[in-house]
Amino acid sequence: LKLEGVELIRIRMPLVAPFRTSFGTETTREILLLRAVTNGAEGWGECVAMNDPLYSSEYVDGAADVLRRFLVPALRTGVPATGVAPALARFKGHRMAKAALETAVLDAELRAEGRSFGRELGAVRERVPSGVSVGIMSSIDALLDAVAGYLAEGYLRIKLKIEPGWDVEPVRAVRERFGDAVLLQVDANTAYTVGDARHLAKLDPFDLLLIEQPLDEEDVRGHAALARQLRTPVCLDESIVSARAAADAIAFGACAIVNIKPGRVGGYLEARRVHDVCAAHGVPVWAGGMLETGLGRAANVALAALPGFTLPGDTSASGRYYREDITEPFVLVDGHLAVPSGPGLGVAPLPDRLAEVTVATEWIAA
Ligand SMILES: O=C(O)CCC(=O)N[C@@H](C(=O)O)c1ccccc1
Repeated sequence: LKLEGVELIRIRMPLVAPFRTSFGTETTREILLLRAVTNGAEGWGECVAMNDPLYSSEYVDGAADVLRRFLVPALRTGVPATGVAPALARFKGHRMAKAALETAVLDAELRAEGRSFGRELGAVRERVPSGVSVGIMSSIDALLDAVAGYLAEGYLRIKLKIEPGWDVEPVRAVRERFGDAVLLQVDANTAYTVGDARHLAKLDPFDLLLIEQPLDEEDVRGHAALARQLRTPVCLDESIVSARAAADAIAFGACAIVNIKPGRVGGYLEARRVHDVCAAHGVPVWAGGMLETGLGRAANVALAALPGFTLPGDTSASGRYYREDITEPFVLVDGHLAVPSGPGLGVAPLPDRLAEVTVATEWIAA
């Protein structure tokens, strides 16, 4: 396929409710979409970088700049989707920007060939169990109301954002109110230090599935030390930036479970390699989320259908974050989302809806 160019589409999507994590509160998501135009078909990619470099070093304006000046021009010669990462390797970092570009080229290729993302990645299921991520709330009562609502919607796993001062109490309250059968895990987004080990061990009696990324993303040794002091399995998110990083973290005993986010590791092809490395070591994985629209959500659901994804992921319904998605919405059915079966991502933006939320577009000729 010959890449003619990429359209950068900046959209603004208000969240149905503020989403608070240990690194900040989001009320509106500014998202960079990529529409790759090739001689065969067009393909879509969604960059998961946030507005501000708070989750990782990437941010929306930076992603747009590196795509405009370096990444899209690097594909001028025309490469297959499997050739995108090698063609971009000389540029350091910017994994989320690279992931969006590779996804758009892969989507175009698959649509032209009439093959689905799930089939390309090696999906073995037609629907995936959905968990939900619950932000830090203003009170325990507000938290319990939110969790009650999600359980009523059918979510099969609850993930609570935690931070110092909001950890043991919320977990205890959810266990007391909803019982021990609810699949429950916590996500600290790097908010603790290895000196907090004794405090975090207070979570052990609550039979959590895992504690996600308690320490700094670069503190592999600290996570290994912490894992030896906790009964709750340690799961890594921010630390796992590639298949190699996954192999190293597992070898050092820094994690027993891995959250796979394609944007964080540079794309869905690298995400499959992370899956394969974890599967080779018997390490369960689950699909993380970055508040994606239906475009990124479609790709994540396809990835979550691979055999090693044995834990419910943050693959929530569209309505968890957006009143109205830019694609046909993903809707929970018996706690599951259906894996799209159409060519490529299997979904595409609804033109009128996309126009409503678009704040800027820019054409970059390859
Ligand atoms: O369900 C989702 O899409 C979001 C899941 C979630 O909690 N994402 C968190 C995370 O740290 O994993 C996040 C939110 C916003 C920005 C970055 C990360």
